[in-house]
Amino acid sequence: MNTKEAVRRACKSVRAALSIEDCERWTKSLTEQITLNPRYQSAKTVMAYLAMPKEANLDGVIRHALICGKSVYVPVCVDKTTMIAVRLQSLDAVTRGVLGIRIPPEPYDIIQPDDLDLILVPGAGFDRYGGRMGMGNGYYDRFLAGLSPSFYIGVCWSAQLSDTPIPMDEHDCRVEQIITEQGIVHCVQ
Ligand SMILES: Nc1nc2c(c(=O)[nH]1)N(C=O)[C@@H](CNc1ccc(C(=O)N[C@@H](CCC(=O)O)C(=O)O)cc1)CN2
Ligand SMILES: Nc1ncnc2c1ncn2[C@@H]1O[C@H](COP(=O)(O)OP(=O)(O)OP(=O)(O)O)[C@@H](O)[C@H]1O
Repeated sequence: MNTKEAVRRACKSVRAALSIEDCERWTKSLTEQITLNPRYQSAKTVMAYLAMPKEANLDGVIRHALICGKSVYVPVCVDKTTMIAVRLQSLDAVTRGVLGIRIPPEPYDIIQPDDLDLILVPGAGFDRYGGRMGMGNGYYDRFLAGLSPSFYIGVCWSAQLSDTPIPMDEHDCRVEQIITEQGIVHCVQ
């Protein structure tokens, strides 16, 4: 196994070891941290994601955004490499995608990446230098390619933030900021 895959495994096991109770508690603080963030507040179109178990959960943020009248988009993987952003009208009207991740029902209302005001990017782990470890298909790296980093923010639990640099390839997108349940982290460039 190469280094990147070993680090990905380690990140995934850190997440798997988190308790459901902690994740539920942290979700409340994470929701507060994001909804109070000026970049979130000024965004009219927001791309979030529908969290997997124990992943930093954005359901509260999505509910808040929908109530505020923002347009909310979430990822849908259409093949092994391509991910699109699809409008989500309600958290109650979702179905399950191939990996068991919640997705909006069809027909899809799709937005292009550069029409989004803010993209909240999930990660199995992040480092303090903006390095991101994803789930391994390169979906977000392809989706974010060409966008200015000022349009996206990493999201994870503080337990998933590491001081040790995550191995990064040339195509891997770095984030400038990461939001955790403890607040915003301005990455060291
Ligand atoms: N909530 C959420 N949605 C997301 C992502 C994410 O990280 N979080 N993605 C971020 O890219 C995309 C989905 N990418 C994923 C890639 C692999 C696996 C996964 O669980 N793979 C299995 C093995 C594959 C399988 O079961 O067929 C594994 O790792 O064990 C999950 C999501 C789009 N949607
Ligand atoms: N912009 C890109 N163009 C072409 N191939 C890419 C691009 N980004 C990633 N890939 C390819 O996708 C595969 C997975 O990349 P990587 O390990 O960086 O995924 P990841 O960022 O962890 O996953 P994800 O973004 O899905 O959460 C690699 O084979 C990589 O070469």
